[in-house]
Amino acid sequence: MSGVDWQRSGDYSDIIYETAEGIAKITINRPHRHNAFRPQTLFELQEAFNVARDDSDVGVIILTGAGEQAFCSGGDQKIRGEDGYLGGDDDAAARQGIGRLNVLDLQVQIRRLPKPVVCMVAGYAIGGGHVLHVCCDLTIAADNARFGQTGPKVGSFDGGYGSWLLAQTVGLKKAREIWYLCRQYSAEEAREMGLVNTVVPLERLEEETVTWAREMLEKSPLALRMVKGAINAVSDGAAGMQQFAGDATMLYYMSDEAQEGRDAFKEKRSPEFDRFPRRP
Ligand SMILES: CC(C)(COP(=O)(O)OP(=O)(O)OC[C@H]1O[C@@H](n2cnc3c(N)ncnc32)[C@H](O)[C@@H]1OP(=O)(O)O)[C@@H](O)C(=O)NCCC(=O)NCCSC(=O)c1cc(O)c2ccccc2c1O
Repeated sequence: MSGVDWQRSGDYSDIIYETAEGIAKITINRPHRHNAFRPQTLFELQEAFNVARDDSDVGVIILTGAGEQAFCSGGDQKIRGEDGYLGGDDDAAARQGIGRLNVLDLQVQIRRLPKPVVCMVAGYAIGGGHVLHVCCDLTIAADNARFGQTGPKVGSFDGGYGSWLLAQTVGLKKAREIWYLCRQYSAEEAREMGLVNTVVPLERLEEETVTWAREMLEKSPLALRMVKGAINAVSDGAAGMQQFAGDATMLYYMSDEAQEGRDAFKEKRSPEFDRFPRRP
């Protein structure tokens, strides 16, 4: 038990959204399918991550799964159609028989989100669920956690973050092994290969994760934002640089120098940039 007084909010069917002490906890809540996701799950996760991003009281986000048996077992194979995963009757695409691969949008959202996202894994992190933990900034694993990709066994693969970000995390040879052989790895093996940050007894999982979150909450939010952007920019190419450049613009807007430009325009005068140093 972490002793955290989580407050639940939002109206979701497939997930749970809770907050406390500057932390948002987002739980995939489909334990009967080992928390496999369907399109609806991913729409709700995207909304919850947006809520957490916009909430200035939230500094760290925890992504986890309901129960002790699985964080997430990837795409729900029981609703997989011919071109992706089929949503319910309220999904216009599904009504036309068109599938979705909308976990890819969630992966990008986690990478771009300017707050640390910690994956809290008990039990299986498998397939597309494994890729989600790879996309998170940190992973705290319980000692019962099992990690692995299944794509080539079940007729799928993730050639994006699931492949090259994994390779960047554990090295090329190990990433190939994980994908080519589709084995499962224990929490301790995952820690040894740098796939998770730490392993704790299952009963201490949330307590430890919250301790890490609290430690990050003591740090400068802007510094964390910039470090996350910088680390991701290296592997996200132009899209990563776009995010990082946006952060640079935000910081510039916050300066007296940029505000002089805005004020001069509004006051219909020439800007007085001479008073700002030309830094070495
Ligand atoms: C995770 C397991 C190894 C666990 O095995 P175990 O024997 O402990 O448990 P069960 O197999 O009995 O599972 C219990 C219960 O849950 C159901 N279930 C588990 N996983 C799924 C699932 N992914 N989809 C649907 N249902 C699932 C299981 O059927 C049982 O219920 P019953 O009612 O039938 O008894 C093992 O469960 C396992 O191997 N699961 C499948 C893992 C898997 O292959 N996942 C999909 C990989 S592909 C993927 O996730 C993916 C998704 C995307 O959206 C992509 C998008 C773009 C590119 C790539 C994508 C991608 O690869």
